[in-house]
Amino acid sequence: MNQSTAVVKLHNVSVRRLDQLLLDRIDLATNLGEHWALLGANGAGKTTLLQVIMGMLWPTGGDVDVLGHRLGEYDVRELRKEIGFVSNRMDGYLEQSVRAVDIVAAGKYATNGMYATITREDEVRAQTLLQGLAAETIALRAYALLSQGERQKVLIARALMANPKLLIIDEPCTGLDFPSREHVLMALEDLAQATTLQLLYVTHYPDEIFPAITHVAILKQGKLLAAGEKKAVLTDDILSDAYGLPVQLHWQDERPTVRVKRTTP
Ligand SMILES: Nc1ncnc2c1ncn2[C@@H]1O[C@H](COP(=O)(O)OP(=O)(O)OP(=O)(O)O)[C@@H](O)[C@H]1O
Repeated sequence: MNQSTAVVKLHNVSVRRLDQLLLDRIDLATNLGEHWALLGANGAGKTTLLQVIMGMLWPTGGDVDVLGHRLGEYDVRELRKEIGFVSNRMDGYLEQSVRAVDIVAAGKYATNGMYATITREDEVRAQTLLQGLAAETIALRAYALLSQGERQKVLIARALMANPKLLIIDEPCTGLDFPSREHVLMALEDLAQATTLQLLYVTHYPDEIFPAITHVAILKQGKLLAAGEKKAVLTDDILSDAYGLPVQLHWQDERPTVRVKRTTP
């Protein structure tokens, strides 16, 4: 990385598809030492923004700098080695019969099916990463037999195996029951507290914003509605605007809960 502490820097970034602006002149800067959440309703543009940051989608306008590299002037394959990405969509690409620890260890090589090159050292590190996420007991179980919450932890550990500088976690709690969700969020909280890499946590739900998240960006219909320190951004007014209904926010132990505001007749 350059001298600058910027991790992601977007300047006037737009993505147009036919007559629709999927992203509309986004300016956003995240810095080392911060952990971010990206919030927005369905269709707000979150996935599109992630694709731009990972160099998978070329913006139709603006400049993108990630980890000190200007997109367009740097080999995207090299950049991808510095970014960990966790998404449910990866599930289908993984060898389901393989042990969890081997799925994690293979993250070092970013391979899906070839495990022959895994060393004893890789396996030990994979075990340690699972342990860091309170998931060491599942290490020897086949991936196919794991619950959704356990799979999320395996995917997170797998992404960490390559020592990324930025870890993007895309809606990890979708489909999880309440205890599984809380286990995943606690594991991420511990990871965020213990690491120097930057987390970018993507979700529809403000309630998932765990305490270690310091900053929040909110998208609405392709526009950046707000971005900055979480308590400045997560307000009743901004969230009501983002989701198109009146909501009320409560903070407890650095974690927000959101309720719809009902007006009494
Ligand atoms: N390749 C494409 N061509 C045209 N429109 C697209 C394309 N990809 C996405 N869109 C549209 O862009 C908008 C933003 O989509 P995007 O997937 O980025 O939103 P999102 O915030 O991730 O939504 P969700 O939370 O539902 O996953 C949506 O209206 C979507 O239909």
